[in-house]
Amino acid sequence: MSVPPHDRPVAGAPAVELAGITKRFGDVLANDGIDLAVARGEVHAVVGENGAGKSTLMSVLYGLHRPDAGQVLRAGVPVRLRSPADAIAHGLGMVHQRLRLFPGLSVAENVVIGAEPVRRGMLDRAAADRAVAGLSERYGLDVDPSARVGELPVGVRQRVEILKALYRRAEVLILDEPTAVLTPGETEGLLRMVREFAAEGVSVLLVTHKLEEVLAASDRVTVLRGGRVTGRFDTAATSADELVQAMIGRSLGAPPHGPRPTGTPSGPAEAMAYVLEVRDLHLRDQDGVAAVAEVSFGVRAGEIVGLAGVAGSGQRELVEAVTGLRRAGSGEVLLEGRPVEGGRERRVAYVPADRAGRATAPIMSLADNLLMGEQRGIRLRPDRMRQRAAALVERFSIRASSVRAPIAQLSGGNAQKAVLARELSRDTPVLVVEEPTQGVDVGAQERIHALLAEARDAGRAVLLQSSELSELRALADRVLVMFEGRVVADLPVAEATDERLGAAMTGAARPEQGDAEATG
Ligand SMILES: Nc1ncnc2c1ncn2[C@@H]1O[C@H](COP(=O)(O)OP(=O)(O)OP(=O)(O)O)[C@@H](O)[C@H]1O
Repeated sequence: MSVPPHDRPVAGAPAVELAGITKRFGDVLANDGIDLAVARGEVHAVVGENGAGKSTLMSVLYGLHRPDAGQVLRAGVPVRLRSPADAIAHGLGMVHQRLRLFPGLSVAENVVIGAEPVRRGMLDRAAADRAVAGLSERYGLDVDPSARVGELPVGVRQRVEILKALYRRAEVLILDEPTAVLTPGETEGLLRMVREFAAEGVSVLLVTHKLEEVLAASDRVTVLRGGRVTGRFDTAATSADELVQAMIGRSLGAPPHGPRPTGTPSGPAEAMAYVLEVRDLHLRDQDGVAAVAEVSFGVRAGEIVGLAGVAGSGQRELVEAVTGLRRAGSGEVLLEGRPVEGGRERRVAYVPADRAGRATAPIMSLADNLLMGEQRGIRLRPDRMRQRAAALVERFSIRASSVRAPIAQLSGGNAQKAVLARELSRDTPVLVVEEPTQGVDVGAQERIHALLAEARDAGRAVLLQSSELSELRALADRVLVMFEGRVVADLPVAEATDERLGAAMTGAARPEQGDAEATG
C-alpha cells in the first residue's frame, strides 16, 4: 500500500493534529472547533461524558465523517480523508469496539486481507504467517498466526485487529474503548502493549471511560464536554478528580449506596423465600455442548447477587434462561415459585449487554424505545406518552436532541442509559442486568449504581452480571463466579477479594461455598 504523494513532513510537527474540527448533525454541534495534537510515540487519552463528541472526532480522524470545518494534519501536512482507505494510506489505524473479523479465517488471513502478500498470483501463506509472527513478536502481542479467529477469546481477537492496523503500517492507532469487553487480566495486557507501541514510535489515541486506565497508560489527556475541549492535562501532573471536574463540571460524590456492611440481606429478608430460584439447571448451546451445568442458586427480595466470570463461562446462557429467552435443558428456573415463561418473561426486567442488537429498535424514536412494552393494555394518550418519556430523559440525564430523534442517533452511552431507564422503571419482581455501566461516563455510572441500589432497597431481586469486579463489590450482596458453565464460588461480598474472584474465574479455585447459599 503506497502513500499518495503529498507535501514533505515538517520536522518536529506532531504525528497527527486535528485543527479546529467542527462537525454538526442537524441541530447537534457534536464537535465545536476542537484542537488536538499527538506527538510521535505519545499515548493520548480522550475522555468525556456520553455524547461529548469523542466518537465523532475519532470518526473524522479515520475518514468516516467529513468535518464541516477544520483540518487534519499528518506530520504537519494537511491531508484529505474522504474514507478509511484514505486514512489507512496516511498511516492511521482504528480498532473499533465491535471487532470486524472473519471468524472462519486464520489470524494471518484476517490480518493481511485486502493487502495480501502474493506469490505467482496466489496468497503467499508462508509470507503472511511470517509477517504476522514478526509483528506479533516485535510488539509483544503473542498471537499464533495459524489459529482460527472464531476460536479465540475476545482479548486475542482484539490483538488481531491491532495487528491488522500495524500490518498496514499504522503510525497512529485509534483505540475506541478498547477495554470495554476485556477481562481485568486482558486489560492489563492491552495497556502494557499500548506502552510498547509508544516505545516503538507509534502514537496512540485512547478513548475510554475508565480513568484508572488513563492514569496508568497515557502521557497526555484531552477532555471534551459538549463538543468542546474543556481540559488538557499531562497525565503525570493530574488526578482522577481533576479529570472528572473537567468532564462533568463537578466532583463525584461519596457513594450514596453500597452493600450493607455485613454483605448479607438484613433482618427479615434472611427468612424470606427466593424471588428468583434456579435449581440444578443444565443448558446446552447450539452445537449441543454443555454451556451451563448443575447451577443452583437463589436471589431474595432486596438482594443483589453478582455474577462474575470470564466471558464465555456460561453467564450469558444462564441469563437467557432466567429471562425466558432460552429453554432449560433440565432443571428449573422459578420466579416467585412459578416456572419462567418462554418467549420474553414479563416478570423480569432485563438490561442486556448487547444493547444495539437486543435492547433497542434503532430506527424508532427515543420516546418509542423508552416506552416500548408499556403501550400494552391501556392505550396511552400521545401527550401523556411524550411527558412520560421526557420524565425518564430527565431522571436518567439522557442527552438527546429530542425524544423524537431515532435512538440510533444517540451516543453509545446515552442509548445505554435509555435502556436502563426503560427497564428500571418497569414494575417487576426481578431485575436482570448485564454490564450496566459499559460505555457510560463516570457521572452516569454513579447514577446507575445509585438506581440499582434503589431497586434493591425497593425490594426487587437483582441479578447483576458484570466484568467490572469493582462494580460487583460496590453493589452485590453476594458474588457467584462461573467457570466452564458451573458456579465455582459463592462468596459474600466481604470475602470477594480480587484474589479470590480471580482464582475462581480462572478455575484455579475448585467449587467453594462462602455462606453456603446454594439451594436444591
Ligand atoms: N449520525 C448522527 N446523527 C445525529 N446525531 C449524531 C450522530 N452521531 C452522533 N450524534 C450526536 O453527536 C453528539 C456526540 O456524539 P458522540 O457519539 O461523538 O459522543 P461520545 O463522546 O462518543 O459519547 P459516548 O461516550 O456515549 O460514546 C451526541 O449528541 C450524538 O447524539
